[in-house]
Amino acid sequence: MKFAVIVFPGSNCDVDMFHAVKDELGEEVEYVWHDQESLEGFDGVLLPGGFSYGDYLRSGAIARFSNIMPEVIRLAKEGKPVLGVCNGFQILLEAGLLPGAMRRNDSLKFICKPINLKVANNETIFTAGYEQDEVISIPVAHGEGNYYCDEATLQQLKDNNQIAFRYATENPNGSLEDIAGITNERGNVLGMMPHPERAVDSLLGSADGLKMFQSIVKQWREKHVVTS
Ligand SMILES: NC(=O)CC[C@H](N)C(=O)O
Repeated sequence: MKFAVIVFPGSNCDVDMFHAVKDELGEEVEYVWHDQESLEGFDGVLLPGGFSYGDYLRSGAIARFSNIMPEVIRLAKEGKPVLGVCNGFQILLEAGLLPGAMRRNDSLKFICKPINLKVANNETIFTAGYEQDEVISIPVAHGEGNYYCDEATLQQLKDNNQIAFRYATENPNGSLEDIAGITNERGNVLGMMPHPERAVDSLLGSADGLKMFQSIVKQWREKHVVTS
């Protein structure tokens, strides 16, 4: 399976994302600069964390106009896995691939620490490797992670089982109903504030994030059975 890590001016988790896929997961991965216009040949897209365009206006608000974004949207519409982490999640919201918006943390402070998450839906291509309601440890690092949506959208998220992760023991940013990650209705686009790519080896304090990448690959292989 071949992944693209999209790199924007100001991305700073692209190298960790690349390392997670190449060295820990053992799959193919390439960096794709935001200015490129094609994602031909890629099976999945990873939007890493960071401060694209310095978080000017709102985080993700400028990155979503990048040349590569129509291709990210095309792959998402084709049903390919698209994972946005932190700033990647913010970009997916700004691009309209996921509903809702991100506000500044209620503390108005940047928060960086390991956090407990509850797997709220293990029936997605990203979370199938976890138990339902399993509590996992993944670090957060953000200033704008306070997820918000209106009541009708929240109801839709619940009705369609689109809430993938909730903060388990503490809500670090004030997000609505402890939401830490959501999928689109089809389930192939996931945005999450915590960083699974920073939790891929016990040396890093947790390997709980690796299961997410392994789940994506497992589901993909099941769909693309090699016959020769
Ligand atoms: N680690 C990140 O991706 C940071 C996200 C974003 N720039 C924020 O502070 O909210």
